[in-house]
Amino acid sequence: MRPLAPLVLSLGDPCGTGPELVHKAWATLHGDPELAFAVVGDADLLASLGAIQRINAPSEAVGTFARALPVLDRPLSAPARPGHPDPVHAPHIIGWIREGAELCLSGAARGLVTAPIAKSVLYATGFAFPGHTEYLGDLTAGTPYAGTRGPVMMLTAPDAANDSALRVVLATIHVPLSEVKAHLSADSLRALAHATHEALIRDFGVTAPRLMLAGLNPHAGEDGTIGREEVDLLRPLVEALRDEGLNISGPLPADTLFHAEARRTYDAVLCLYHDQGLIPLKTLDFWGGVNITLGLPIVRTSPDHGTGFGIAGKGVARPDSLINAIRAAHDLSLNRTHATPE
Ligand SMILES: NC(=O)c1ccc[n+]([C@@H]2O[C@H](COP(=O)([O-])OP(=O)(O)OC[C@H]3O[C@@H](n4cnc5c(N)ncnc54)[C@H](O)[C@@H]3O)[C@@H](O)[C@H]2O)c1
Ligand SMILES: N[C@H](C(=O)O)[C@H](O)COP(=O)(O)O
Repeated sequence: MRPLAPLVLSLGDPCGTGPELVHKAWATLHGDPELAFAVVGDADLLASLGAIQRINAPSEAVGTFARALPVLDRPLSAPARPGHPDPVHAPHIIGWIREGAELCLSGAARGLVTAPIAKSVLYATGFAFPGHTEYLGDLTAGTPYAGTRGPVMMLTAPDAANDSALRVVLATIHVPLSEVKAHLSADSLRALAHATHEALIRDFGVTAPRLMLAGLNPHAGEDGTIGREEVDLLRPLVEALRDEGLNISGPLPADTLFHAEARRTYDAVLCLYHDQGLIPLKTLDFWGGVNITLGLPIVRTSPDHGTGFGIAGKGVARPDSLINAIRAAHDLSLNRTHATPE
């Protein structure tokens, strides 16, 4: 059997907790060769935090992983001070993400795990994308994808109460609340639903996906008396999706969708804006939460937290979410080779 290609990690903002977390994740995982990963980042910075091994290709990571952190050295042009983000690093941060995606597209790596970036740092240098999700959508747009193309942001977290997982997907991501309504359309929501349905089958092994759509307005519009989006857009959308064979319910009041009994009624919930989905997800399990991009020809995961500039360099950052992101990328890469969408 052909050996598994390793995973690849992009280092993220070098002034955040990424360098520390990557070492802590390696310390936890290095005994398992199936979870071998190569880091794309600055080797000198990583060497200052622990044992590393410079490698020339991801294929060398598996044989190195047990004894040292494998690093594809792509050096910074200026020192990184923990907790002091600097746009001078932006071209390198962006390049590390791009190379990670390219390694996945070439098959040299079987999944990309992105350590946190601070978007504002990248924006300061003209980065044209809201975040990793859209950038990876652009980087992979030229590669065929057998399904409804994303990118779609999903966050998932273990749901111990239901011996399952809570999965939220977002119809809008990093847009001001005042612009959410303008970004909602039947076409965009339909694509979100289909991409989620396909991913549940292909990536998560859910044989008969149950989708739930959250309402936008309080009490899902109270029959049109607290806003009309449910009456004019969301309810007709649900009917159309049902006609297309999807098992989807809603729109239901978002504040009734996240208690334990409600979570048992669906496999993924379609949320209409960032915090509608991410507040309950990160409240349920901040450390177990993982960010997964659906609808791409590559597997990509990321921690559910950010750069933690306030604690960077202090040795107190918890690697839990990064470790879970690495494990999720491993699992998804194996599932994806076995399942196909309906
Ligand atoms: N995966 C990603 O790339 C990602 C995810 C979320 C946010 N971000 C970006 O990161 C920056 C900061 O994000 P934020 O303001 O949401 O805060 P954050 O997620 O970085 O931190 C929120 C709180 O959690 C703590 N925290 C974060 N990571 C931790 C860890 N590993 N261990 C212990 N405590 C931790 C922080 O100290 C802070 O108190 C922003 O630019 C945001 O856009 C990136
Ligand atoms: N919305 C994400 C979260 O809160 O975890 C985070 O900003 C990451 O976004 P990208 O993966 O698109 O950078």
